[in-house]
Amino acid sequence: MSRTRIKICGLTREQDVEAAVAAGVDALGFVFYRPSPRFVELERAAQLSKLVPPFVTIVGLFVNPEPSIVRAALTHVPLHLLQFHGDEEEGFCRQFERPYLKAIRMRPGVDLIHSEASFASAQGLLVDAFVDGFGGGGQAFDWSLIPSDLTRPIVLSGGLCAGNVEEAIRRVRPAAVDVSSGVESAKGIKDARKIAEFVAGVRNADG
Ligand SMILES: O=C(O)c1ccccc1NCC(=O)[C@H](O)[C@H](O)COP(=O)(O)O
Repeated sequence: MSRTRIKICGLTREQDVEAAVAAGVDALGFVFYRPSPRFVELERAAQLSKLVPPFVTIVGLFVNPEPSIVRAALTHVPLHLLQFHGDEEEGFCRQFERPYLKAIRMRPGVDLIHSEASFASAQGLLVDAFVDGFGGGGQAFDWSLIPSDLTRPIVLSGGLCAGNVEEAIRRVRPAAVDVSSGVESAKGIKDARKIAEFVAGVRNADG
């Protein structure tokens, strides 16, 4: 079994990017959704990206964006991966001809097998709790809603923290985990100790 990849989302500060990189995470997410408390301007994301070494993936997160917003982000920030966290359809996500994750907000009745088929062009599905404000709510969802026979990579998110990530990985066996609130001291302010503890939890689960 390959190791579980780790993405930290919602970075806004240099010291947090440095702490995440030092802890050995695989991906860092910048939120380009203006209503979010973790929103960063493109120029800020470009500055922060300069601290990211090779082989760490830079992810740009959008919620129902105008295409011009995504294109501007691709021009100004060295994004490796797009993350669509709203109600975007497959044709919309695909138009940028870049690898992308589609977030699926989980609640009873959501059919992930159908989502897999609907987003065949996605690099993977990111499964998150259904919260007001689209994401970053620090709430977990019922992991038993995730079928065991999915064929595409799953990124598990929603309310993960050092205290539950081991159990989450053992139960869901995702390709990757994604966390924001669980490694913060306040919205948009990451905590280096919580990041290190979260990474240790993932490593423990991987054995
Ligand atoms: O972070 C936000 O404020 C946000 C706003 C709108 C859509 C998505 C957003 N964040 C996504 C994430 O940080 C994670 O992918 C995911 O929602 C998990 O967040 P959390 O439960 O806080 O760990």
